[in-house]
Amino acid sequence: MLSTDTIFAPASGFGRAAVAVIRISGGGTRFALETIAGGVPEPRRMSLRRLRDPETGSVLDEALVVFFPGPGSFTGEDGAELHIHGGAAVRAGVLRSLGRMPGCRAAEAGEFTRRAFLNGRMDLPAVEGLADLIDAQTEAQARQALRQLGGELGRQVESWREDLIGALADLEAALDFADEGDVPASLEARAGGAARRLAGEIEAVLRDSRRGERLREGFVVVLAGPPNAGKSSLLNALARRDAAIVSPVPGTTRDAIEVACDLGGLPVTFIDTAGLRETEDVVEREGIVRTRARLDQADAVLWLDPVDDPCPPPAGDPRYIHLRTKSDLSPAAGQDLRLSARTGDGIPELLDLLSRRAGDALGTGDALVTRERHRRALERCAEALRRAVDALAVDQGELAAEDVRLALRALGEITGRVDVEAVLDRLFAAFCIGK
Ligand SMILES: Nc1nc2c(ncn2[C@@H]2O[C@H](COP(=O)(O)OP(=O)(O)OP(=O)(O)O)[C@@H](O)[C@H]2O)c(=O)[nH]1
Ligand SMILES: [K+]
Ligand SMILES: [Mg+2]
Repeated sequence: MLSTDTIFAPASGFGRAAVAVIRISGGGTRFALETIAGGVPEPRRMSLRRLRDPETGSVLDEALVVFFPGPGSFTGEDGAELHIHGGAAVRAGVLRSLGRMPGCRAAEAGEFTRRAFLNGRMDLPAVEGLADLIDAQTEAQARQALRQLGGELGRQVESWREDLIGALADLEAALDFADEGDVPASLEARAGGAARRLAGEIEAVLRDSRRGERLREGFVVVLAGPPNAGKSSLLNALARRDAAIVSPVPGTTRDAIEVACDLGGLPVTFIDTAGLRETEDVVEREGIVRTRARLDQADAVLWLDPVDDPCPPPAGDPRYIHLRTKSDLSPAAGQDLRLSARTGDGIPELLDLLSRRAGDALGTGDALVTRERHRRALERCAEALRRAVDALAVDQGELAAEDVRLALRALGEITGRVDVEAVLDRLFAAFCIGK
């Protein structure tokens, strides 16, 4: 399963840059350094080296070279980084020279991290945390990813696993000594107590309103209302650029237009939509169908209607926030939230309100469960533990032991101890090359 090739890849993205980092990992790392950099530098220290094309001997670059001996390296194998000049020609020359070495090839997406996992350097939640960290667009997302990369979920799951292994040992001992009076009863009672306590702890963790998953996905705010309410104007004011066409013609917006923002460290996506009205225009009608689809996915809906032309929102949906637009047209202050895209009046208050709503929904990066995968496994674990408790209540020790085994298996899936091939392929395919 673990390829023995030595792999290399640019780790610093593509395009013109001052410095590019090329990463190498595998048993041939020392040979590669001897061949291209004239020797293996002192471990974990940057050394200035002249890189040469091994075939022609011509100088490729002056580079900073670092050698990371295994097994204490990121991948667990010997590895190296070449910090070269970031021009396309230099990079291509170094990559070409590495590619010509025997047993050396370009890495696949996520292959360095995959090796780290397979060599036991990271558990699966840490790998997922690393993927999330690379994708993180806001501070709270990065904080959550770092906690997971640091092993928060992995440690919790391991501690539950240890407790469960103890409970399983108790149950098995009780079955072995079934005819020795009080001993089995007290062992079963101890196992049952542990199963009940763990089920309770896991259920408490699951009662988090999916904050961790939602922080990864972002908070979705849909701008909706009648035509010409000023939805696109507000979107542009929030985005601070001309993201959507504004015009006095009702029915201007047809496609939903998305703008991703960072609201106080939280990822918020604003979606401008086609104004809602009865219309014979087929294109506008399709736009309205799309508006309705977006409304279904929204975490919050800004329902906009102008101060001088009211059109109230549908009642009874807590996601809706009613905003009166074009407040510059009529000075009378009512009870509604008012704003003007033209003067900026009311927009700071709106952003405050949305920050609070997003913060309540997404948390600030403190959730333990960050993926549906974790949630399903924990649900299965808690269900199996509840069944085990019920089985013990009617003296079915064998059944209880089987359910505890299932619960253990569910926990093992989270950390990557069991059944992970399918997860790995999906996860690493989403990584970038060089990670
Ligand atoms: N006075 C004033 N006019 C505004 C304000 N916001 C928008 N308008 C005007 O209202 C008209 C419609 O604005 P849009 O932003 O296109 O409205 P919309 O809701 O996106 O319209 P549709 O996409 O057609 O549904 C334009 O002429 C804007 O200049 C505002 O705050 N004050
Ligand atoms: K319009
Ligand atoms: Mg519009």
